[in-house]
Amino acid sequence: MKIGFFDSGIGGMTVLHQAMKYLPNEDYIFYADTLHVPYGEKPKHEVREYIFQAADFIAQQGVKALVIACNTATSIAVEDLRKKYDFPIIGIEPAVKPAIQSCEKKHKKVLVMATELTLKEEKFCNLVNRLDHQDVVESMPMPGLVHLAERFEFSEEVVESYLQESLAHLDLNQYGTVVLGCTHFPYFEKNIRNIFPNGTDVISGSIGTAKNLKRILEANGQTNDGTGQITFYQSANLVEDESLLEKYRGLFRRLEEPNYKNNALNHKIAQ
Ligand SMILES: N[C@@H](CCC(=O)O)C(=O)O
Repeated sequence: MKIGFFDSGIGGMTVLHQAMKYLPNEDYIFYADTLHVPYGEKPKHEVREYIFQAADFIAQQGVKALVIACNTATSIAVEDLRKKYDFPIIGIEPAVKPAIQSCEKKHKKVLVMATELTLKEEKFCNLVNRLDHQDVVESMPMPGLVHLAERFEFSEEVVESYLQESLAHLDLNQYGTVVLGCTHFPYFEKNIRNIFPNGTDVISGSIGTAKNLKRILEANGQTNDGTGQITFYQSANLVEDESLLEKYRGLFRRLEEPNYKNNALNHKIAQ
C-alpha cells in the first residue's frame, strides 16, 4: 500500500524528499491542493473543508498512512483527521523545541517563520507556552515565500529582496535559530542563510516528521512494500504533462542530496 502525502501546494515535497531518504522502498501519493493554495491567508473554517476533501480523496486511493506535510493543515485539523480515519496520520509542526535548546546555550532568540494561520492558531501558542520560553520565541509570517514557490520563482535576486524587505525592521543578529515552520520554506533555505549572519541555524520539522513516519510504519510491520514510485495528484484542473513532472524533478534538485533519480514520477489529476 502507498503512503499519502498532502499539502496545499508544492511545499509538502520538501517533507516527501526527507521521507524518501528514510523509506526508499515505498510507493507514495503526493496530493497538492493547488486549487486552494495558499491556505495560510484564508479563514480557518474554509481551509478545514479543503483539508477534509483532500483527505477523503487520498483515503479513497487506499493508503497505509497519511502525512499532513503542511504546518497550517496540521495545526487546524490533525486531531479531527485522526478521529475520522483509521490509518495513522502524521503531522508536522514548527521545530521550536530544538531551536530553544540550541539558542539557550548561545543566549540568542528563536525566529519562527510560518503562515499567518499557523502562527495565530492555538496549537502554536500552546506549543510555545508549554516550552515556557515565550520571551525568546518571536514569529514572522512570510506569505510571499509561499507565493514565490507556487510560481516556481526561485531567482536569488527576487527571493532575497523579498526577504530583506520583510525582515528589515528586525535586528537579525539577535537570532540563533530560524525555524522554517512552513513546508514551502526549505526551498529558500540557502537564501535565508545568505540574509542572516553566519552561524545562524536554519531548521525545519521535516526530518522529525520523516523519522516519525518510519517509526510508526515499522511498529505496524508495514514497511518495504514498494518500489519508490511517486504518483502526483493536483486539485487544480491542470493538464497532465511531462513538463510538470520536470518541474517537480527540479524541486527535488533544489533540496540537498537529491535521491529522486531512482524514482518513477507519475502525474495524475484529482477528480
Ligand atoms: N505548506 C504550508 C502552507 C502554505 C499555504 O498554503 O499558505 C505550511 O506548511 O504551512
